[in-house]
Amino acid sequence: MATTPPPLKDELDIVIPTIRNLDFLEMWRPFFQPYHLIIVQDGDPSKNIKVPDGFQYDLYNRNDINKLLGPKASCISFKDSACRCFGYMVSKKKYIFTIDDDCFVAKNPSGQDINALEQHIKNLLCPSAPYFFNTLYDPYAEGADFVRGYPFSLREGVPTAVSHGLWLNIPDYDAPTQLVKPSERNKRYVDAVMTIPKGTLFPMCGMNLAFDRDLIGPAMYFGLMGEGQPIGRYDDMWAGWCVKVICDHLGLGVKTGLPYIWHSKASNPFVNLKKEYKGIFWQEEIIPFFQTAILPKECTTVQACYIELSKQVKEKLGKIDPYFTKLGDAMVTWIEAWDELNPGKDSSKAKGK
Ligand SMILES: O=c1ccn([C@@H]2O[C@H](COP(=O)(O)OP(=O)(O)O[C@H]3OC[C@H](O)[C@H](O)[C@H]3O)[C@@H](O)[C@H]2O)c(=O)[nH]1
Ligand SMILES: [Mn+2]
Repeated sequence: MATTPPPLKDELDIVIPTIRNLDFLEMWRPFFQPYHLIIVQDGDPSKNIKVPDGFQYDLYNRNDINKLLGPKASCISFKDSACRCFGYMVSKKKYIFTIDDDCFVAKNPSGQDINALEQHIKNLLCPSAPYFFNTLYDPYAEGADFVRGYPFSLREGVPTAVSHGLWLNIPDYDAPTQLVKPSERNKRYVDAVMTIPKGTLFPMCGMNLAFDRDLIGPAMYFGLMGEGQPIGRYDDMWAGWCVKVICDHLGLGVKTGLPYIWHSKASNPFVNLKKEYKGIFWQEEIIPFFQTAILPKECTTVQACYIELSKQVKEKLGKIDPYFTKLGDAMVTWIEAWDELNPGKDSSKAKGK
């Protein structure tokens, strides 16, 4: 009897940033094996990363990144999980799922293994509803719908660009919170997927994240972090703020909630504090910048939006610290490199409302 192929089997890449051996894939094998992996090896390129047998993958280390991008490799972070965005750039697929190598299969309240990839695909393949909040959460989910009073003119929704998953066990807390609550574990399984309303930013975590590369890929730059940079662990946050402003402008949706993964490793809060320190006070100025950022209507593609945003970053955040001028330039380099590796693919001509 013919079995149905896994959804988006040939249209989705799984991107994993790593400094470790990838034994964690054994637990994901039933869900991940049919898909192509893009492994971005960070740190020492001479280290040999072991990938369990049976997976089809491409592995890129720092030498490969330098070879492929030449001088433009300067925009890809080194010694920080931000390097994962190279995997988004080099992929040829429509969809990306990215996961950390200390994230495992979680169980739902009925004790079943959660196929996180399947849920992300469901989230991406059905519309978002950013213009009016549906109090019964995802109206497109099985057994749910739009509630009374929800305007019918808005029920078609908009294309979904991002699916942001969550984590059981070790929550993605910042260093101060980790220090104050070292043994706090997330035991709460909330069975909900929500569209993040238009005009609202959110802290995007790169641990368990999927997105439509054709709709929003060029905005998924994880910034300049790690070695040689004054800040770390704001890679996914930076990307999330840029992505949400551009999704709002282009009429695309961002969802958060299911699926959960099991996050197993708490990184060192003291090391994290050093990396995050500047970000903790800079973000008090960065967030108002993104909250008030306006993109001209002439910006109809992600690339155009991103270049415009990079100009505003340099102009408005450059006065906080020269880092933001460097970051603004790196945003341009990223788009140049993206367009070089993905010629003729202007993202997001698809328009929402
Ligand atoms: O220099 C590095 C360090 C780590 N990685 C890979 O990145 C993934 C996350 O690393 P880890 O689980 O050790 O750190 P966390 O603190 O849990 O990561 C969270 O906070 C930082 C980032 O925002 C990250 O996305 C969050 O998940 C893991 O796969 C490491 O192998 C690396 O590539 N380079
Ligand atoms: Mn982790």
